[in-house]
Amino acid sequence: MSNRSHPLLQIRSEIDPLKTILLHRPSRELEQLIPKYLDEMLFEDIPYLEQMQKEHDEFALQLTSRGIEVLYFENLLKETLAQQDARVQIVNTVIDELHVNSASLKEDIRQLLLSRSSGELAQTLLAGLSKNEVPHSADEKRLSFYIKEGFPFYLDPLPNLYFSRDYGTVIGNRLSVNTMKARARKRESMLLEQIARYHRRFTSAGVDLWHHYNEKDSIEGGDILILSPEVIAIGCSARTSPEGIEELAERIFEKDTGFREVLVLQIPFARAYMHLDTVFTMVDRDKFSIFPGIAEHIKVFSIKPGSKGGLSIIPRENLKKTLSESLGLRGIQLIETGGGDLLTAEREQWNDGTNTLAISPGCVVTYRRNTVSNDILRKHNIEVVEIPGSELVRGRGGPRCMSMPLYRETE
Ligand SMILES: NC(=O)NCCC[C@H](N)C(=O)O
Repeated sequence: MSNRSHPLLQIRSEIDPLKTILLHRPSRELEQLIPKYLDEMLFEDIPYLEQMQKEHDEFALQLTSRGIEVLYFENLLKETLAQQDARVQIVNTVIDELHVNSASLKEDIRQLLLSRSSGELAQTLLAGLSKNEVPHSADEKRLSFYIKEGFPFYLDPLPNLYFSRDYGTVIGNRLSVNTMKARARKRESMLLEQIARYHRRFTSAGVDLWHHYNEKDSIEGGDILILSPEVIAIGCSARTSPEGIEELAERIFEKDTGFREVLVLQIPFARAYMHLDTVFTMVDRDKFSIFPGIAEHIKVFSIKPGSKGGLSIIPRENLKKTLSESLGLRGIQLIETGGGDLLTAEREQWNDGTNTLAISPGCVVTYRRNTVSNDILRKHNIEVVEIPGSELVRGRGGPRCMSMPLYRETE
């Protein structure tokens, strides 16, 4: 346990000094990727795990060496599973949500999971359970013993778990456990919700939730940017639905949290820009990095509390002007990644050149490989902390995607 003297959760901006962050160090779940199922698993390629872990450790080191406390998802899960009530609840939920009908098979899997130690069970819940691992009795073999051609897992692996940005978002002092769009990522938020419900670090801080993992309309954290203590931007994207945004906005406005406006930035629904933070991130009080190929395609809407208790939604014309007005700034700078050359910009955007993680105003973490975009940021007086990303990038996410800030200091 740390000597924290502040509450566990507090995020009122994208850029305030970062104090505590949740990461997941890529692990065995990446070794369950096979070419046939890459699309379903939301990957284009299979990373080299050992190298990926080195890169991730470098990322974590850049944070810890600046005094930022790093919590690891797998440790929190393991500690949660050490509590008997949590363990039974988590295994029951996993079994209820299995894509398996047979009651006897479900029971076999339940018993197998419950027989594992907390550490092994945590690994299984992340790396998945392959059909080969479920024992067959000598005289009653299942068909999966003979037929190996189909999907190899009863419990899918979670190779996207290292993108901790997406399954949870701290807004003010509460946590939104996000409803993921794709089946491949749904268990990520279920597990986060169980950690928030049972882990002493969360229970002792009395953490409340804005949103639960299994709601109807999808919303993912890569689309949520807390621009200021009053304004939140939410991307409407291939992953985040208009209904999910409205629902969250209503809940936020209902509480007296200081947030008074949600700016909706609708981006084209495409793989290369699956979330708003793949094309637009905040790097300083009045500066944003943006992928130039997208600026003219973004549609902007302002949502405020309506006079009769609902929402007032107003289409806005111009991103830059809307941002300055909403943030109460004279002007803002949109820094185009790729340095004005669209080919470079597209290549670097694909490698997450626009996906910056701010650790304090004007200081961001980025991948070293995006040399042109990093230089442009520096030319705009942004301090750039570079990390390697040859393997990490293969899951299509950068430093912001790989991190869930839990606490930022406010001035
Ligand atoms: N915020 C982000 O853009 N996260 C990256 C998520 C990448 C992951 N392979 C996915 O498709 O969900």
